[in-house]
Amino acid sequence: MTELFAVRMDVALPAEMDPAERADLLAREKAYSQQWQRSGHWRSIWRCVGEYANLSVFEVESNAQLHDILWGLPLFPYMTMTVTPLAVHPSDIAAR
Ligand SMILES: O=C(O)C[C@H]1C=CC(=O)O1
Repeated sequence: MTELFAVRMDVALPAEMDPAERADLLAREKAYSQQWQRSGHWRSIWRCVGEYANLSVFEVESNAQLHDILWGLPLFPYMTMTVTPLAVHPSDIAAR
């Protein structure tokens, strides 16, 4: 049994961050995110237009697994997260 969550991640990197450190951080973030996307647990990621933020959907075994995935993000110290548990909508024609 798995559960779905929508997670909005707002990123705020310090303006004074060293460019090389920033590039390394973003490269590690991308690799980590893509690893979880390949696993099937990070089902989708969308850029929020005009914002340094994304809206992602996760399919996980437990709250604890989602917490561990989010906590492990290299950008975690620079992000504010909003987590919304999802349930099947009664009007969804593709209800799973
Ligand atoms: O750019 C972002 O939205 C932040 C972050 C989340 C995953 C990733 O690859 O980058």
